[in-house]
Amino acid sequence: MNTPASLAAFRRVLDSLPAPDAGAQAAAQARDAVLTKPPGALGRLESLVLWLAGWQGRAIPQADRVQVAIFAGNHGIAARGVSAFPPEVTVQMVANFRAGGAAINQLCKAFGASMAVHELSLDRPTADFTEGPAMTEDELVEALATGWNAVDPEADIFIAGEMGIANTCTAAALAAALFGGLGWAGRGTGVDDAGLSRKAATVEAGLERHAGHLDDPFEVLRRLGGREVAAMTGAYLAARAHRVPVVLDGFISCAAAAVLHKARPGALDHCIAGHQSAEGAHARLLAALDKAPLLSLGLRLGEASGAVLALGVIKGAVATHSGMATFAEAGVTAG
Ligand SMILES: Cc1cc2ncn([C@H]3O[C@H](COP(=O)(O)O)[C@@H](O)[C@H]3O)c2cc1C
Ligand SMILES: O=C(O)c1cccnc1
Repeated sequence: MNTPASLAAFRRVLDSLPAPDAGAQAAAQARDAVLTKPPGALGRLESLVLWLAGWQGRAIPQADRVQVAIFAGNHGIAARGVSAFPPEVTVQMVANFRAGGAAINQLCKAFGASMAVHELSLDRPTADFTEGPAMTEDELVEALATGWNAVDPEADIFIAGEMGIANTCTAAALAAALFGGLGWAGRGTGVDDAGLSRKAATVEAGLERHAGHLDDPFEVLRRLGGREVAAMTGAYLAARAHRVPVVLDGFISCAAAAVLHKARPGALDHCIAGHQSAEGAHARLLAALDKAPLLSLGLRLGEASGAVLALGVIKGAVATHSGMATFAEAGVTAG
């Protein structure tokens, strides 16, 4: 499918989302039933295999070609003191990703994933959303398209990560606008109590500033989001269009995905939650998306780190399903 060229075209993708391949899923289930183990003994690994089989359209799914795309963007609200780190860290970390020195470089190496970095106009932060919309419609479409184009339709699994100082505040504003309620702001990189109050006040001010314009999820993304966040939204939509299964990462990744969930229930059926991060409201956001995390390791990093760690579990699921003998092959008496 060609890259959607307008916001209307991105919206139209949601009108014809592909479903998983029921035949492949049934074949995977039939194989699982005759493998040398008590039925259900591999627990959640078994449903992981069925999920992968359906989206990949393979009775025996694979987890060899795993694609990690890291999106980086800067945020106008960073000037409001909502992060423990200054905004120049975003571009510095992009250099670190390219030099191979970040946590995510080591995790991609350890779990055999490819990794690419996409920086989105780092010298041009979004507008401060307490003063006006974070992005114009053109800027939003450009960011969505960057994410869309980053996805390899042939990948076995796609994972998006992000780098953008202040983006836990952006994600909190998105979650608050999409799901309502208070308390979405958390400590991010480790802000103190005063910083946390500034974050909560920034989210409140954003909601107030854009009140009356927050019914449409893509408009929420334009007004309160960020370029790297919108790129993740675009990437998750492209993955669905190409039927590539996705592992979600932390709070920011889930906020980006939530835009699609609100725009079209079921739009995230191709996604699983890699982990629950230590960001205070991530558990609540996962519950709103009806996703159960695979891991909960107290991570508060982003960069796709939790999703890539979850690959260990997913690769285990694929290895058992593809490699185990059946009762007949092994001469083991079935129950
Ligand atoms: C050195 C460094 C590396 C990072 N890698 C990811 N993040 C994470 O922290 C940021 C979000 O937290 P906040 O909203 O508090 O700024 C994002 O860039 C996220 O990817 C990092 C943050 C820092 C400082
Ligand atoms: O949940 C996350 O992904 C997260 C939490 C804190 C800082 N950066 C990312």
